[in-house]
Amino acid sequence: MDASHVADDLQSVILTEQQILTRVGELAAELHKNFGSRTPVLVGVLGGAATFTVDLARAYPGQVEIGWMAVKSYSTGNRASGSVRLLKDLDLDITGRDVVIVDGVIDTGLTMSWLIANLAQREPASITVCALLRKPETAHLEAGTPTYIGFDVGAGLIVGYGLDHEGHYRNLRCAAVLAPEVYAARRGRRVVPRGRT
Ligand SMILES: O=P(O)(O)OC[C@H]1O[C@H](OP(=O)(O)OP(=O)(O)O)[C@H](O)[C@@H]1O
Ligand SMILES: Nc1nc2[nH]cnc2c(=O)[nH]1
Repeated sequence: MDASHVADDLQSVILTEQQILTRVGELAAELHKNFGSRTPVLVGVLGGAATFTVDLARAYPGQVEIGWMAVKSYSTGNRASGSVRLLKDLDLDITGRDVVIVDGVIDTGLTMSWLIANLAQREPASITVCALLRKPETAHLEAGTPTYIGFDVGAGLIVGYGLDHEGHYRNLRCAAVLAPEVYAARRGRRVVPRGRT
């Protein structure tokens, strides 16, 4: 879906579909260069990484397996004080496998840190992180884990290409910063985004 019918809800489009797909192709090639003939397991984090995971797998110039996890994070703005709950576990055995955790965005890093720790307990051969977007606060958070990042972005709430605001905008092909007045509705009042009835 293009963004024209929700244009009033968006402050700015930061990445076009073409920019995203070009970068996804580069990430797939970089990962393949790293894994060579081995077959990694892409673990997509639902629901924000659904689009990214599928596109990454389709761009990957070799064999991959795909699994899914869903988690709910309760972040209080920093990694130390939040918590994460598992909503849906992987249905693949990753013992001895090369695992790539694929997420749409790393913000506080709470979700990714929890996923790394959780999956490490299952004794994979390796864990790699691949996120399409990384927010400014988290530039240092994945130390020790090989990390592939699509784009470093600003602090605004980003929607589109799988990322949502209260369930909306996931099907936008671009990535955009949500307008502040729509974003403000996240805290407190339940407000229907403009242009929606
Ligand atoms: O680095 P963090 O601060 O932990 O935030 C990152 C998480 O936030 C988003 O998911 P969200 O909680 O919005 O749920 P969703 O996947 O259902 O969109 C995103 O897909 C990450 O999983
Ligand atoms: N949709 C969305 N979810 C997030 N979770 C943490 N940061 C973001 C963001 O920018 N957009």
